[in-house]
Amino acid sequence: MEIEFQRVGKKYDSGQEALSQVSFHLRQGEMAFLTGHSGAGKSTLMKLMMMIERQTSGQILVDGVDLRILSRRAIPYHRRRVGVVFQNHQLLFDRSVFHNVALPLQVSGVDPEQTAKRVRAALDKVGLLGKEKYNPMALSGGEQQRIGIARAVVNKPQLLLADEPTGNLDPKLSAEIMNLFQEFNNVGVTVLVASHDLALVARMRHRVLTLNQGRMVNDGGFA
Ligand SMILES: Nc1ncnc2c1ncn2[C@@H]1O[C@H](COP(=O)(O)OP(=O)(O)OP(=O)(O)O)[C@@H](O)[C@H]1O
Repeated sequence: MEIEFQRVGKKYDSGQEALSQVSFHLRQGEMAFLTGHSGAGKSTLMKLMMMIERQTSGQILVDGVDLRILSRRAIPYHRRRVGVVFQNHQLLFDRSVFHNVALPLQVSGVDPEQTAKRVRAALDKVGLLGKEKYNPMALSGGEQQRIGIARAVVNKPQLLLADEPTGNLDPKLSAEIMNLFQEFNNVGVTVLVASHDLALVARMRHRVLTLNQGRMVNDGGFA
């Protein structure tokens, strides 16, 4: 998936201007990092890409299509093409690893046989195939984050967004999670990862987008 922001602004109803004149182009199959201080606008930028929030000025083009022209009915279709990973992975602890990963497929009405196949393929990619029957509570922090990643990729998204995916993990586990994103990128998925961890970001040697108080202050250089 290809994303282009053209002078995008987002002002919340509270009057808070979260993004201002943000322009950048994320090419099909590219991997990039998004950095910036707390409150710089990283989450807001990702919410605009998922159409959870709408911009108040400027244009967002996805594969050349202006998101503003999408009808209400087209929004769920757009969201299925975007996988999202959060820091606090938002797992459901009253069901198994398998059922956590299956959730997006059930929402999309995929049949049980196809669901089982795709859930196992996603768990295999993140190295958790043997743990499908476990309760997520019984798994380590790093493994829980992998469940969140499996759930994000089970719909085979064309864009993978991750908001502070390594926030609570130690350096070794953080590096492993970043390598997983790299593997999805290697097979053609466009990837954008928001991270505070500048040392880790620098080691990955990808493009770095930096926000400061809602403005894009650096694009292209390494952190
Ligand atoms: N729903 C909302 N209503 C009003 N203001 C908001 C809302 N969401 C975010 N903001 C404000 O917009 C600004 C950008 O917030 P955002 O969450 O995008 O930053 P961030 O870079 O992701 O921060 P963090 O690293 O702390 O998650 C902040 O000033 C925040 O308080």
